Amino acid sequence: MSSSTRSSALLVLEDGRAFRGQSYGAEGETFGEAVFSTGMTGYQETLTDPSYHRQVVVQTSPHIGNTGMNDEDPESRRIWVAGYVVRDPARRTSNWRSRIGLEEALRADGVVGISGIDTRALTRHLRERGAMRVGISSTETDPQALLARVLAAPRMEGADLAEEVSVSERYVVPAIGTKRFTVAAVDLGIKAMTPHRLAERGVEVHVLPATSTLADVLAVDPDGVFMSNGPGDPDTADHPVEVLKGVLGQAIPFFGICFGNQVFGRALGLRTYKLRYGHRGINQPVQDLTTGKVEVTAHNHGFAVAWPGQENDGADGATDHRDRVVETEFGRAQVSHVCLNDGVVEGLQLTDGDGALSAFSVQYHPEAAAGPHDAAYLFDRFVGLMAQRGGDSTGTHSDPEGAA
Ligand SMILES: NC(=O)CC[C@H](N)C(=O)O
Repeated sequence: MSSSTRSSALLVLEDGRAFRGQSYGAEGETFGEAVFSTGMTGYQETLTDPSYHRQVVVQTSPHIGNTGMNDEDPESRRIWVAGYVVRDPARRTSNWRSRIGLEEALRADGVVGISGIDTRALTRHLRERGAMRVGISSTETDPQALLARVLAAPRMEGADLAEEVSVSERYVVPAIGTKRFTVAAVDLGIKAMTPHRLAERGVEVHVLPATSTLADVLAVDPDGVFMSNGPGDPDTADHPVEVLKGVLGQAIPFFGICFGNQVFGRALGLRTYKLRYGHRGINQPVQDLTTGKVEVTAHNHGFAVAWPGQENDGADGATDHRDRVVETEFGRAQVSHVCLNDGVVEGLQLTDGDGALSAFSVQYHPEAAAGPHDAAYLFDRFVGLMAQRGGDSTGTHSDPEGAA
């Protein structure tokens, strides 16, 4: 569809700034938190990442949609973004894997979007003023009227959303090749690539609903426990925090990603806070303080773990977290990874009385869907931790029960 045949649409931010463009995707009206993603590729993975639930995603890359949507790359069962903002949608889809066009996919999932606006101006506005509520409408033409509804929409602070995106029934992702370990993975908004990355390493992954109790987790008889990425404010995640405390209390190896990192931080007694505009994209530089190596990584987070003594919640300017330790009831906690752009805590680790690693997590996305594979070593680190703690179980559970 060429832009000249599109109906008009209106975008209004909660501070009153308005943009007029064309309707893109479903017609109608939507509200959410406006955030921007800087990835130049991987829009399908972005759209289907459950962590974007209730967020309106602005793509800074101006031209979006060329490769359509395929059957191989979705990260979950649907498109989760609350709204979608692009400068210049592809007029034609061209890719051998494409099954439907991007706009068709947005319509099929009822996702309201807007195109043809100055996404650079919008991004700069969000960068300076911070992520904020937004409304997009193809039915309202009066910015003041839409603004009133934006101001009535819920904020991301205090939003408890993991249970809204989690599975209701558990399922098993079988190990690829010989099974070595069993992991209980708590789905707080899990992306499909995460169990896949574990399965590739011989792990049978039991994906459990967000409401699962410690008893549900232990019933899997896991060699390790995983907590996933997910939407909403980690300050609301009291239930997963309690479950994780139980896991740490039993010294079961733990690995967390993104929301899972925030839950881990809280279980260790740390606090989380909201970043001004967050990190969303696929080229964020992170340093692993345990090895000194720098990796280029995929991010999608609006909150972060605050280290005691960290003064700058806006995270402007690097905060040096090296050498800082916190003694917790579960062992010694340390910052393991830091973002080199702004000093935000990007990973945590826990060591036991002998100084051996017992649990760890990262704020970013080693599953890299989409994104660079620099951080894949973290899955190896988790598998190594399980091998060290429990011993390799090759051959002991050869029957992949529940694989169907
Ligand atoms: N991808 C995620 O897990 C995001 C975690 C959390 N919702 C945040 O925005 O920080």
